[in-house]
Amino acid sequence: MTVTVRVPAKVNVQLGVGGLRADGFHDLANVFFAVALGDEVTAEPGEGVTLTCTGPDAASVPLDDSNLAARAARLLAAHHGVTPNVRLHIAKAIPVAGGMAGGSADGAAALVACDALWGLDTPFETLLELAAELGSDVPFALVGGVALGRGRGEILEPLPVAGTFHWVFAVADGGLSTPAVFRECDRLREEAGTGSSDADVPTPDADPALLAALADGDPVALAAALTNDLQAPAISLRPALAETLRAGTEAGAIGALVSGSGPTCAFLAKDAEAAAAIAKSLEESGTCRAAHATYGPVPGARVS
Ligand SMILES: C[C@@](CO)(OP(=O)(O)O)[C@H](O)COP(=O)(O)OP(=O)(O)OC[C@H]1O[C@@H](n2ccc(N)nc2=O)[C@H](O)[C@@H]1O
Ligand SMILES: Nc1ncnc2c1ncn2[C@@H]1O[C@H](COP(=O)(O)OP(=O)(O)O)[C@@H](O)[C@H]1O
Repeated sequence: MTVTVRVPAKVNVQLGVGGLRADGFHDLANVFFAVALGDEVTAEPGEGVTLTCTGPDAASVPLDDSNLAARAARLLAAHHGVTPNVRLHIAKAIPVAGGMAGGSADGAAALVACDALWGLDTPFETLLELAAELGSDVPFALVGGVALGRGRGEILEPLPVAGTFHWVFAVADGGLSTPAVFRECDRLREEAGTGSSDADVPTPDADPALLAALADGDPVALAAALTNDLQAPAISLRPALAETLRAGTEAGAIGALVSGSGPTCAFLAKDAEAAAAIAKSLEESGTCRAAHATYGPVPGARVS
């Protein structure tokens, strides 16, 4: 028996970052948006947990127990008191360390795949709790669509959305570390004199104009409302990202922002044809390693 699960990458159409909490996390107003660019995780009977990975970035994916797919398999087995026996394979299309939650996606996919392979029938609410133990972005990869993440991003509220939006993702050479980008955000706030703790920074909230744009299926209004508090820190660590953003805008994107903690840049296009043209221009611009046209929203991790 082989179980195959498809799982989406995400872009954060709003990423409001609050102050640094005592536990080392930041409270967020994190509007996640799932896109069709995604990974496929297969699970087959095996002995212990083994893992293989293919795809353009496969060489930078850890294949040991630190891989989120392997951690997910062990966590699910431990929750049910069963022995984790599974051969996992990741067909990886999501850029690694790119701010598109690829590792989180594989963790969510492995939860769903192992649950089916082992016939556990775990309630969705329990899968969400296990996902939150694995990482702040993992619950959203189960839910998909568009959702507001509060707390560290794990407390999810699905949001109404109409129609399909067309995106282009420009993949950079090399990744950025998520904790390093959050630290740079704190450092820039200290430098600006505003303070960086949760006593100094107001708790962020979702922007009503952004929520209306999503509900109306209006790409021009969504483009105008895109914001990411981690964009300035990501550019501070990787100044070349400003060139990539400019190249996409010059190629006709109606909106541009860094995806999550970066360094992938996300561009909103008015339609599928414009997205294909923007991807081609970005590849020719020499400001990124590759550019992919895609669309969303799409569902979360599902057996295919
Ligand atoms: C920034 C975001 C936006 O969706 O995504 P990426 O850009 O990484 O894809 C997420 O908040 C990333 O979530 P995820 O990658 O799951 O992070 P976790 O494993 O939970 O945490 C890794 C580290 O990031 C920092 N962190 C993460 C989440 C959060 N709300 N506040 C934080 O300060 C902490 O330093 C934490 O130790
Ligand atoms: N299945 C996985 N795929 C990719 N990276 C993984 C995976 N499991 C663990 N990692 C580790 O997580 C780090 C962050 O990767 P990723 O989730 O792709 O990026 P981001 O947090 O920027 O969205 C990687 O550098 C890698 O060391």
